[in-house]
Amino acid sequence: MELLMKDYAIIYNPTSAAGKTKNDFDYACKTLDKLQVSYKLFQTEYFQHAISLSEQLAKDGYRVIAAGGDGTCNEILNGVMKSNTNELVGFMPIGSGNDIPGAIGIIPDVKRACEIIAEGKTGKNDVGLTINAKNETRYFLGIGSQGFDGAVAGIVNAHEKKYKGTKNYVIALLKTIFQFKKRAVRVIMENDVYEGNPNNVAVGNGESYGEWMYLCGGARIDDGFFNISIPEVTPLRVLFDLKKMYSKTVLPHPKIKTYQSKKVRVEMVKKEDDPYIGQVDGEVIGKLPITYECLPNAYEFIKPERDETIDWFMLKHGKKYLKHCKKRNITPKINE
Ligand SMILES: Nc1ncnc2c1ncn2[C@@H]1O[C@H](COP(=O)(O)OP(=O)(O)OP(=O)(O)O)[C@@H](O)[C@H]1O
Repeated sequence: MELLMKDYAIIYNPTSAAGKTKNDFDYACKTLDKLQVSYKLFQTEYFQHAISLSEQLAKDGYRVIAAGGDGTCNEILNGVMKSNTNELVGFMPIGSGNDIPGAIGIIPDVKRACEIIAEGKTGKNDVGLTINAKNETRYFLGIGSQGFDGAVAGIVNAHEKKYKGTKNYVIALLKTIFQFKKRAVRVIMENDVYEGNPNNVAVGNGESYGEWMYLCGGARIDDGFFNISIPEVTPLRVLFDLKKMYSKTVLPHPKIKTYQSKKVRVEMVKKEDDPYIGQVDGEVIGKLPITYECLPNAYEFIKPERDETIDWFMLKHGKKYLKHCKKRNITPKINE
């Protein structure tokens, strides 16, 4: 049993990134071997398998590592939190979206992710808790959103057997742009109430989603609050502004309302409207109403000592981002 307590269980999703991660995963295993990390491998066999698998493995005394994309990371967070064991959780970013490892400071680099596991440093972070209309709960680390994103995620999930990876996402995005109709929603926060016809309501525990789109730029995963962004622009306009999200220069925006709150409830205003669909960390969680609660320092993760995504982001977008911050008098998020 003592040996087991020291072991990592790595749960690999072979379908992540449309099944193109085998080489990355083999490389990760070789790197972990070189670093003399003791681990056992497990593979997911069906949708959401990682939830029950990680719950059981945590109960068996393993520290659990997700090897996959954001969906796999989210499932493992949920499984381990359900286990009530407080076993450590870590992430190996080898999916099509790796914003969840990024939310706790892990850059999308397999070698570095292995080193972080070997170094074994840990730290607590805020976790978001959602409750949907059926009273089902789901934890998340990144962004929870409803409206346009939820509709895209719904089509992506429904088409998963037909199309793979980026092709599936692009088809879903185009379909949604032409089909999506804005509806009236109410967003009840601690100190504010929003009512309007936004195309999206994004509740950010982390800053980014969908492969580094910083719609909730400025959100901190250690402040006990969500940063909420509510874009009132058309879905087509979102496409034009997409580029700005990558360089964290989309906010402030005259047509994106922003707030901070520990608790958020998003509901439809008109009973006759088809409710918006919600998603967290890329996984569909059901229709509105959905409530969100930020649980401060709720879980301990295997993570680097400092947020390594900051320097990584600055290398790619630093010049543009700093210029934007200076012009708008925003304090930039940089490592000193
Ligand atoms: N063997 C399997 N067969 C089918 N689906 C699976 C299998 N294993 C895991 N899944 C599902 O795959 C989905 C996506 O996983 P993951 O996030 O790791 O991949 P991804 O391609 O990076 O996607 P994204 O980053 O967009 O969430 C999850 O909903 C998960 O439940």
